[in-house]
Amino acid sequence: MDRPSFLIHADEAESAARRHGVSVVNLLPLLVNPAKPLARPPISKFHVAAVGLGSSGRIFVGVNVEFPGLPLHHSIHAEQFLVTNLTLNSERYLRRFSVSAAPCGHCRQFLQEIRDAPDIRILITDPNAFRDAVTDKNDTVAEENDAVTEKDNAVTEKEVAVTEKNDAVTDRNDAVFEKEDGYVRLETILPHRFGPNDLLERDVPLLLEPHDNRLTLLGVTNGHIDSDLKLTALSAANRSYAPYSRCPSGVALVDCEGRVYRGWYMESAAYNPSLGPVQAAVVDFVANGGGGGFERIVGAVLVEKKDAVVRQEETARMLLQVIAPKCDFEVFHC
Ligand SMILES: O=c1ccn([C@H]2C[C@H](O)[C@@H](CO)O2)c(=O)[nH]1
Ligand SMILES: [Zn+2]
Repeated sequence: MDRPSFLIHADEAESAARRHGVSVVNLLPLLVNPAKPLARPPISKFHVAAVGLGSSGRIFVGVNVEFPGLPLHHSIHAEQFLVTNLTLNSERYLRRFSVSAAPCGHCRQFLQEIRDAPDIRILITDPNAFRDAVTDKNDTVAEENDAVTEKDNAVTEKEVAVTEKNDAVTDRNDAVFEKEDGYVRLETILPHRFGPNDLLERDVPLLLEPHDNRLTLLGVTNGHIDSDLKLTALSAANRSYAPYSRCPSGVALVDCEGRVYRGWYMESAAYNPSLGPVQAAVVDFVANGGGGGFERIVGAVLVEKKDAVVRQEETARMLLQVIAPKCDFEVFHC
């Protein structure tokens, strides 16, 4: 299988699936390993790829990105990259995805911002992902077996009972993981969720739903024409998902060839898994740039609210200073 690009259109997805004699749903896990080299993990050397199917039939790829010189919590997880890739392409819903390693707690939490998150189907291609859970259960069964054997080896009726119990446990394993084409529901791997419903009214648009924050730049009413970068950052801020702090923000980047990238801040109900606007713009750079390192980023604009209670300016400046030391950074308020 060729290395996939970060976005596969619906008709291409259909024809690739046909070529491989599988459905599009079963194509996703086949794309995971070929996508892993797209990851940028210079610290861990651990490549993660997530390949998701949106409601439009398009396939999206996400990979992990690490930043040497910065604390680890600035890293972008493959699942967050995937969701960011969906938002950049105005995809309305993530139906399912296949991922190389078990999604961490942060990612399971971040995914809660998508409407009907418990129904998102996930397939983990790592063959060891469910080993612990199944091994634990098998151990319990083995212990039960031993106990029965010790008690009464001769009583056939009890052996039959144990066999029945084993069957019951096997059924229970399948039920617990609700396996369907190898996919499990997100709810299965994150029960008792904390999410948007705990903090927001039900009618608030969630992460993949359209947003217009109706922000305008302050102090630019004198008719002078704004730079493209500033306007790109403003329109990014207008798509930002910040229902918890109400402090949306957006970033635009430009590389040494004049290509422009954008990304916007996305919040999590649990706060910490939120993804900053520079990270989101870096996703655009990795997914849609011409390749090459972050030092190719030569200009950046952040747009955020003046006197916002959650401000990105200092973190964005610090991040850019480390990953792209030659980058000019400007902040505009709205
Ligand atoms: O859910 C997860 C867990 C880890 N990683 C990445 C983060 C880091 O780059 C590397 C090691 O944790 O794997 C992901 O992308 N997704
Ligand atoms: Zn994660």
